[in-house]
Amino acid sequence: MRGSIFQPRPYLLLSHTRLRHVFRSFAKLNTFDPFENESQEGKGGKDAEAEEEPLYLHRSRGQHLLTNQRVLDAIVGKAGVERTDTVLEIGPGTGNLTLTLLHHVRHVIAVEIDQRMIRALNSRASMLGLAHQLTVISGDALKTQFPPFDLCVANIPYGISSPLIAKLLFDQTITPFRNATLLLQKEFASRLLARPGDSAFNRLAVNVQLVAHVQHLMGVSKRDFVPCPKVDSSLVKIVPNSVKPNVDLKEWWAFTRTCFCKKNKTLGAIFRQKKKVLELMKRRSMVRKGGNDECGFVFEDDESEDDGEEGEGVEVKGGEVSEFKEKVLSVLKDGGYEDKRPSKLSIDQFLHLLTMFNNGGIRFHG
Ligand SMILES: C[S@@+](CC[C@H](N)C(=O)[O-])C[C@H]1O[C@@H](n2cnc3c(N)ncnc32)[C@H](O)[C@@H]1O
Repeated sequence: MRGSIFQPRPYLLLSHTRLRHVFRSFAKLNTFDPFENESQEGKGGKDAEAEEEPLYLHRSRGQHLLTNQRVLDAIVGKAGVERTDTVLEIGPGTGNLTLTLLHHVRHVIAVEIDQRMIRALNSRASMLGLAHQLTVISGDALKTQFPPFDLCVANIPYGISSPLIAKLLFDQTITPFRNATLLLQKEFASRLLARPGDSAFNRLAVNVQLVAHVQHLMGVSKRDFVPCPKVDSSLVKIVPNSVKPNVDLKEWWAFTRTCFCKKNKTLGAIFRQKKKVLELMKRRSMVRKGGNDECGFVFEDDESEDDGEEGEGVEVKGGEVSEFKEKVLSVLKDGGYEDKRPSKLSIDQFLHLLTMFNNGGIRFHG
């Protein structure tokens, strides 16, 4: 099929011819041609079948293949891989990055959700004699238990960026690893890299930077992908801190969710809301009754603005509630945080404020 490789939503169509072109465009891998047999054997049998069977790429699964070999080499170079490394790759697709990695490391564990991609990947690895270095796990990376690995290097589906990073950094079942080099949507990467005071500084940045150092490695143009996405990308390296923060992560998680529910309001305005005061009071009585353990480590990378909520701006009256509200506000005043906006606080200031709340008997997670 010639002309546009795209079909209207929901499918993007990558023709067999185009796929062949994509595979052949790898300078380093140009000894490999998955369609070689086809040209040699003519159009009969299996190959003719393949010719008629285009590979549909699903936008909903973030199937944008990185096809610029210079960029693929740069990713592997900047990831700091060593010969003895086992690398975890999320979303290998047809294997463009995987094959580049396999030339430099001992082993790649690739987690892929799409069976058609797995077939293409396995076939390419076998044809290059690299299959013994590759383990493919079929499934959703968010639901898969990752085996131990040294590094994570991946051009991930952008739709799972937040939960995947949360999993890598906060899932206690993952064995410590050196770093994760991930290709991310440029705007998402900016939020991850934002510092206090930057307009993009939000809960995602606070939570990630509590436990890791994030570094920008390079920009990648949308033109380096097939099909071309609407957005440019950035390669970032996330290096987990060797020293774990001295904080209850579930408590921290719930606290930052509260602080960033209205990023541009002052903490005084946020904690004055009737809804927030009542929530914290409810939490206190649950803690007294033995607590509640539900807490999913899932990032909302933008604050969940809950404008128009019940009680906003309403002066809370009456005994216990107003007493509790005063207690909350006095913690903010004592720490000098009442007039501060969450987007301007450093991680240390958040940790300090949380300690002050907890010392005052105010908890955010049961
Ligand atoms: C952006 S493509 C990257 C392909 C390849 N790494 C490359 O650079 O050419 C993302 C890949 O992730 C896969 N994928 C999407 N959602 C996934 C999930 N939840 N778990 C594992 N793989 C997923 C898609 O099928 C696709 O192959």
